Order: sequence, then C-alpha cells, then structure tokens
Amino acid sequence: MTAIRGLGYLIVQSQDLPRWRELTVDCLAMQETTGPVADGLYLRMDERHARLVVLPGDVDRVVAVGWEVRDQFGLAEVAAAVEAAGVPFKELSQEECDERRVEAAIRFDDPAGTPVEVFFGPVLDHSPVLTGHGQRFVTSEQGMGHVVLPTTVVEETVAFYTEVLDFLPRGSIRMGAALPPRRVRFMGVNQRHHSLAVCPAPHGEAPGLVHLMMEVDSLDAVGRALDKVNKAGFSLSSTLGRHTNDKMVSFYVRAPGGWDLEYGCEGMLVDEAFYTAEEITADSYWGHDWSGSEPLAAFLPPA
Ligand SMILES: Cc1ccc(O)c(O)c1CC[C@@H]1C(=O)CC[C@]2(C)C(=O)CC[C@@H]12
Ligand SMILES: [Fe+2]
Repeated sequence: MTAIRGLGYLIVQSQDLPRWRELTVDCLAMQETTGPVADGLYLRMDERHARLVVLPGDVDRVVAVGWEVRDQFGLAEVAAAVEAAGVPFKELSQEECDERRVEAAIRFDDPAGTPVEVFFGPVLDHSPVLTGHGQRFVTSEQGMGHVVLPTTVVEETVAFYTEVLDFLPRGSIRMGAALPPRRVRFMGVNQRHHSLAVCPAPHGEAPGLVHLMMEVDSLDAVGRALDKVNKAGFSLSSTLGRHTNDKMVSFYVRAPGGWDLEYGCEGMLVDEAFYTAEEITADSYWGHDWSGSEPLAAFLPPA
C-alpha cells in the first residue's frame, strides 16, 4: 500500500473571501474557525483544525494540496521516492508546520506544476464539530474528499502519482471521441473510490483546480445545501446526479476563482481485495447535467 493515506487538507487563495464564506459556511454548512492569517477563511469538517483554508490573494489559485502519511517514517519514504525521481522538495519550516497545525511536512510540485505537500501528525481540535445542517462530513479513514487537478501533461502526471507516490489506479473515463483517447484518470489511496483524478486541460493556467469533492452522511444535507446554493445565486455547474464509478450522489457549484466544489453523499467503499480498474462510459446513471456550467478557468486560454 501507498504511504499516503488520504487527502488531508486543501489551501487556496482568492480575491473574494466574503463570497467564499457565503458559499462554504452559509450554503455548504462547513464550520468557520480562526487561524494564523487574520482575514483568512478556515473551514472545519471534523476534529482537524481546518480541512479547507482560503487565504486572501490577488489571483485565485491553489496554494497547496496536502496529502497525509501515517507518521515520520511514511514522510521519509515519500521524500526518498520524490528525491529518487529527481523532483526537488523542501521541508516546511516550523512556522509553516504550525500554520498548518501539522508536525512535519515537505513540499514539491507535481509534473503539472500543482503545489503538493505531504505531512504527518495533524494537531486535533476536540471541541464539538458544529456543522450548519447537523450533518457529519465523511472523512477519517477516507480523508477529506477528492480533488480533480488539471494537467497539460497527463501521462507524466499519472505516472508521477502512480509510480512515485504509489497512488492506485481506480479507472478512467474518456473525454469526447478524440483519438488517441483523452482520459480523466481516477486514483485512490484508501477505501474512497478516488482521492485524486487528473483531467487533461489545454493551457495549464491558474487556478490549477477542477474541483474539490466533500462528502456528507445524509442525502437531506446534500438537498439542503443545494437549496441554499440556488437561493444565494451561486452558479450550478452540474445538477444533482449519481456517478457510475463511486456511486456518489452529488452536485457541483462554481466557487469564486473558476473551479467547482462537488458536494455529495453515499460514496461507495472500495475493497482492494477484489477491485479492478474499469473504464466507465457515462459519468452518471442519472442527472449531472453540465449544460448550465460556466467555463472552468483551468480550461480557458491565458488572458
Ligand atoms: C466521471 C466522474 C466520476 C466521479 C467524480 O467524482 C467525478 O468528478 C467525475 C468527473 C465528472 C466530469 C467528467 O467526467 C468529464 C469532465 C468534467 C466535466 C470536467 O471537466 C469536470 C468534471 C468532469
Ligand atoms: Fe468528483
């Protein structure tokens, strides 16, 4: 098994913190907490200090995709593999680790240029988790959720995650009818069907994200979030639907910065003893109408 156990945190920056707060706290019912950057938005889902952090910045982009390993030995293992692959990495300073509330972490760029961090030892917050719809976020052994990353170099990016970081292939879907086929490739590190997917994108522009998926434990919480997102005037990128691969019922809403938050429930658990990687030929059994989606920033040509 891979040393990486799950998606730990995501740090992004944005020009529009008030709108981010409205989306994540008021609509998606995440818990706001405080952190080292006074006007940063720190969002709690469980006993971690903050799973999603939105920092003020002049461009909207990803700051760090944080992957969690078991312990210091897991971190050393990943650092050695990254180094052996010829990818330069840095150890985070004590101050940076304190900001993230982790014991230790390293940082490097993946082949797509996405800033990646690998860490261990999250410092827990044992105060009650107060979510806005009384829902529980499905995290723990399955990690925070999943991210979909755009890349102009699909083969290199997939090879890096599967061969250097030991992510497990968890199937694919073809995009359009192009030959040779262009595929979105899903990868997992735990029982969550995918913690990562990489999506071919033409330009490699900021924000460097396609979407972040977070899972809750009830369909009613998904429905309530959907009502609030619509009422608050956020752009729905995709209607509610059920995916064919991870069986999740979800919708996608556009966040400030031109990428999406996927909000769902009922994701399946993969049993590695029996799983084989499959190519799906439809993204959903029903729903997931993308026709109203505004263009993803990651797919647009440079300004
Ligand atoms: C197919 C699929 C299964 C499970 C997921 O969690 C998931 O996000 C997806 C991807 C959905 C969708 C796609 O397949 C084609 C390319 C799309 C439209 C994008 O550009 C973003 C989402 C992608
Ligand atoms: Fe997704």
